[in-house]
Amino acid sequence: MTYRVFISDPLSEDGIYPLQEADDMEVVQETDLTNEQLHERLTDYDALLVRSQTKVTRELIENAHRLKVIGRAGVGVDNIDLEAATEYGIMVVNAPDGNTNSAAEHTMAMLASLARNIPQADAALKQNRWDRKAYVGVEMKGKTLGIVGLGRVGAEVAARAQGQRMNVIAYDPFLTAEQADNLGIRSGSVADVLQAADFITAHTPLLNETKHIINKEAFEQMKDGVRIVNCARGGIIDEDALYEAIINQKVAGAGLDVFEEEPVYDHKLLELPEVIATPHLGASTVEAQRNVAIDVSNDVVTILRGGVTQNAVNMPSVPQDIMNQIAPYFDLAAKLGTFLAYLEQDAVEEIHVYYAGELAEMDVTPLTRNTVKGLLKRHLGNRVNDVNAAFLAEKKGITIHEQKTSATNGFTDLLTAEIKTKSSIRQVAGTLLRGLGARIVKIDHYSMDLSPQGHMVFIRHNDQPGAIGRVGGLLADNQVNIATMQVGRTEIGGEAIMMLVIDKPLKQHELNQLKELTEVHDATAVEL
Ligand SMILES: NC(=O)c1ccc[n+]([C@@H]2O[C@H](COP(=O)([O-])OP(=O)(O)OC[C@H]3O[C@@H](n4cnc5c(N)ncnc54)[C@H](O)[C@@H]3O)[C@@H](O)[C@H]2O)c1
Ligand SMILES: O=C(O)CC[C@@H](O)C(=O)O
Repeated sequence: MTYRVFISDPLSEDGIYPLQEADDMEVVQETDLTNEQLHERLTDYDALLVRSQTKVTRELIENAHRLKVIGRAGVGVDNIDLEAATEYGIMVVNAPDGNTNSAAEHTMAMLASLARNIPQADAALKQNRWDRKAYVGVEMKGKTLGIVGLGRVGAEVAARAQGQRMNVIAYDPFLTAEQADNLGIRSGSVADVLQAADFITAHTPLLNETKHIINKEAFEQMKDGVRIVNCARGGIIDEDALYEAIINQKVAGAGLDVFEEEPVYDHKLLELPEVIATPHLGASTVEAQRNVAIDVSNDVVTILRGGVTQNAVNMPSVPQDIMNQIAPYFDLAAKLGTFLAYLEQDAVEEIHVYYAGELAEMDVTPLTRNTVKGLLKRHLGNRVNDVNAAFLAEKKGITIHEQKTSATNGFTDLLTAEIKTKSSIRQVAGTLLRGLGARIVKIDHYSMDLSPQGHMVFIRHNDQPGAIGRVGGLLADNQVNIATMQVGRTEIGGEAIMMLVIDKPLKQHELNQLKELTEVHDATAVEL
């Protein structure tokens, strides 16, 4: 099988070798396309690789019927409609680590440039102005750097600022006082950071909570003469409020690599001498571009070949060693979900997946996802995949619950899937038996021992003499051979079940005949 990969932004030539060297990948790179051109091209590609220029919109995603993965050579995925990608089952991967150093170094360059007016002095000198008075700067040593967002880049900036002998105070919702102590910095609230800092730098993603986190009120809390840097995302700083704060001399200087709208031309901030700016160059180094292109190319190859990656943005990631441990259960989990979809005709409101035994010690999120995928697949077909299973379940009003229990029922591991509808609860449990593989060991409250595959018939009937014979006879009359049969009951003469594995799928009229037998309450054909 050959996979087709389209690259729509300039990516490091050096970095895309994992794609170019793969025999099963056909790579096409065309940049600067219009939206219409990109729409047309994408109809028969399996993967799309972008930097930040290409806007991967819902419309683009809806039309790219073959697309399975979108790779972002960089961190921020705000140019990709994640919700649409998830809905259409398209995995989005980024390259979160490759440009961290470059972004941190760019931030330090901005801070130093702001402190010493280097770009302004350079520009003046090139206009034959030898002006030493106008460009007197301030030292960084001994000043306080306030960092909003202490993730990968923020932490690297903190370490470098300490090298400049700066004091660092940071706010990040995940930063504990103990972690701050270990890093030799102070932690505080956003207000603490704003009030204490001589220099401020933001390193958050652009989210609802971080949009305009540096706004008019924030500027009011800052020290007079503060210098501020944004090498993260446009929109974290309210540009109008920044403009006002510079005009009012609250802010002595701003270093901007990113803007609310990019590319930016004729912006009022760019007319101010206190502002120094670069056109989103934080990740623009030979090393960063090579790193991110290699990382994202490797991930795209892995995903297209059916593997897993730690960098999926629209799917929880699970470490590879855990993935290896739970991998043997993937198929069983999906089949339990599908089995339940056959058993129950009413709308499912809840799905519960219970894990017992050694499985209860592991991160089983991918198994739960597979169970949900199996449940939905019966009615939604191949539209449902690992990426959109939880999303589609939520859309259908199904809540997903994952629980770890100690009830192994004597098995080393037990995986139980249960669905609840308005009027009933149905349950099926399975395990892996050494040498025998996956087995269904329980259906509702009946014990079983069944390999979950092939053509099956699930029958609820009266426990009475002749019932099994009548079912067998009817199938024989229709030339349907029974491969295996399991029966279960809770009490003599009460309700019982039969689980048949047959050699060919049951036709609808044969199923109807089974249902008409007086001993039979209900019969369901199951295809696993
Ligand atoms: N200019 C560039 O070329 C360039 C290059 C690399 C990264 N970036 C951008 O830099 C930013 C940081 O990248 P990263 O790799 O460090 O990301 P990251 O995910 O490692 O770190 C982001 C941090 O922000 C924190 N955060 C989230 N909401 C917050 C809030 N309300 N207040 C304070 N902190 C909050 C998170 O907890 C996290 O620790 C991203 O926006 C990324 O897109 C830009
Ligand atoms: O592609 C780029 O150069 C920008 C990347 C950067 O903004 C990121 O979020 O990784």
